[in-house]
Amino acid sequence: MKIVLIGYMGSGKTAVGQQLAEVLGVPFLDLDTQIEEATQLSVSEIFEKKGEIFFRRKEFETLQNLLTADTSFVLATGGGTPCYGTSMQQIKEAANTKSVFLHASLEVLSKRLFIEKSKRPLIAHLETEVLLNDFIRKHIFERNFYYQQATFKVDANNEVAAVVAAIVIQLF
Ligand SMILES: Nc1ncnc2c1ncn2[C@@H]1O[C@H](COP(=O)(O)OP(=O)(O)OP(=O)(O)O)[C@@H](O)[C@H]1O
Ligand SMILES: O=C(O)C1=C[C@@H](O)[C@@H](O)[C@H](O)C1
Ligand SMILES: [Mg+2]
Repeated sequence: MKIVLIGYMGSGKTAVGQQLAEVLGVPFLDLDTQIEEATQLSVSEIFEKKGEIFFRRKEFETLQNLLTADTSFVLATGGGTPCYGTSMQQIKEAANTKSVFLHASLEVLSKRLFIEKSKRPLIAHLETEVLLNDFIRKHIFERNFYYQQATFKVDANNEVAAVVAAIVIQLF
């Protein structure tokens, strides 16, 4: 079984995915980390030196390779992964694969992301919490169309990632 976590930046895909994989005893994979390892660059460096389109291509290729591999895992995608090209369709059609949309409120996302926005090139330039909040609100509006196509949707507002992981486990 492949479990693919999708959702906005800061929804906890990486944090919850690690906990989930540990409890289920399957490998944890993070798409951003896989791309960083393959390119030997951080996500921020890829955006800066190679551009976003290069990153989106790598993201798509890496996702495809993982979805067609004959292994079980929990995969934390990047916040934009399902929102480009045919990626969401591929996640939906992949064999033995279920996707989970981690849904957190605008307030929770803004709070989590303001503290660590420097790691995320799409929001690193937003100086104030008000600007960040406004950006996230519009961005989520565009992206929800894709996130909503997940097999399951889970409330990811709880402040303890292990609690969210426990909610996800009940789905399987
Ligand atoms: N349920 C949670 N409770 C408290 N903090 C959380 C929770 N989930 C995630 N966090 C924290 O919020 C921050 C962002 O979480 P995380 O990196 O897991 O998000 P993400 O969905 O993987 O984002 P991205 O799409 O950018 O990779 C981290 O500091 C993480 O520890
Ligand atoms: O939401 C997004 O588009 C992104 C989220 C991160 O996980 C990284 O994949 C990158 O910073 C882009
Ligand atoms: Mg992540």
